[in-house]
Amino acid sequence: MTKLTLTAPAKLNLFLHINNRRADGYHELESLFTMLDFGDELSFELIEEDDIQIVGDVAGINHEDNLIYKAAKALLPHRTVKKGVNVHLTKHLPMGGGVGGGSSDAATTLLALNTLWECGLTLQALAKIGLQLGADVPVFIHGKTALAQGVGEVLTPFDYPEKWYLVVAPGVHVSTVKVFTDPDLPRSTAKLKTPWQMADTRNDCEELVKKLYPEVEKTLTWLLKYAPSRMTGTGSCCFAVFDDEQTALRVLQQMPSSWQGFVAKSASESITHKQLATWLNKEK
Ligand SMILES: C[C@](O)(CO)[C@H](O)COP(=O)(O)OP(=O)(O)OC[C@H]1O[C@@H](n2ccc(N)nc2=O)[C@H](O)[C@@H]1O
Ligand SMILES: Nc1ncnc2c1ncn2[C@@H]1O[C@H](COP(=O)(O)OP(=O)(O)OP(=O)(O)O)[C@@H](O)[C@H]1O
Repeated sequence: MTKLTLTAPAKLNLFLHINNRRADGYHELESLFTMLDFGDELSFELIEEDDIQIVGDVAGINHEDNLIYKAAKALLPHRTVKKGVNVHLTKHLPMGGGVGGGSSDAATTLLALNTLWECGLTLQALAKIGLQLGADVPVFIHGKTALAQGVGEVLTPFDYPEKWYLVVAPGVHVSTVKVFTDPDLPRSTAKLKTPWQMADTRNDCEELVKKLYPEVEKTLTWLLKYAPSRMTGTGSCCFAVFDDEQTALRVLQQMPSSWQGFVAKSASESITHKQLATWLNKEK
């Protein structure tokens, strides 16, 4: 039986600028996305029943609301292999934490099933389907460190050194909608003018989220004692950046036990794409 196992990586927004609010409520933004070599694990197996099954760590998510289900369903019209699929999910990424776990699961499902169901869709076509599932799905489909513009869908690959990150989940759930609809969110950061430097950037959601969720402020204050640190996306996860793994791990060991954290390396090419290429080579 054909089985394809892939990692759905975490993403970090190394910065996040909000430039404007559009008439439809969505925000124009500029953000540098990178993917880490750590994430959820998804195993895909084709089955004879014409069904989309999801097993594993799915507690708390209704089957039809699961982004894995939505992604698989969106590919049904494109199948040339008329089989169902069983997806086994092992969740490692905090949910609703700003590391994009749901979007990454969706993108990984689109990439896997495009292969197993022999849909023959290009990355561009998959990204277009993915955008309807979430603003961050296209980044994971293309799988490269990238500067995102527009509402997050205009992506330009960006050369940025690979680094080690300590990611801390403070244990509070931040609602993305709540942050984006808050009147106090700054929405008029000027667009970047090249050449720009990381020192000129920030996360525009950070001050507001720190005010609304004191645990996020506590986390950032703690991380900043050790290394340059920021919040990712609309939170609640925060990251500190290190040049080497050992220093990051040493800080992780000192982290307060009420928080969850992990250390991972950024990858200029997503781990999913590397794994898919290896699998395809073996299948040939
Ligand atoms: C801001 C980021 O966290 C950066 O990584 C993401 O782009 C948000 O991605 P996401 O959670 O997948 O977001 P979506 O499910 O597409 O949108 C959730 C909500 O966020 C707001 N939203 C999202 C993206 C965007 N460019 N402008 C917005 O205003 C909208 O209120 C939307 O209803
Ligand atoms: N497979 C899935 N994994 C995680 N969340 C899922 C999944 N399917 C649906 N969801 C829903 O999507 C919501 C957002 O999940 P996700 O982990 O992507 O948020 P996030 O890390 O804040 O992402 P972002 O930075 O893109 O806002 C969750 O609260 C959950 O209800």
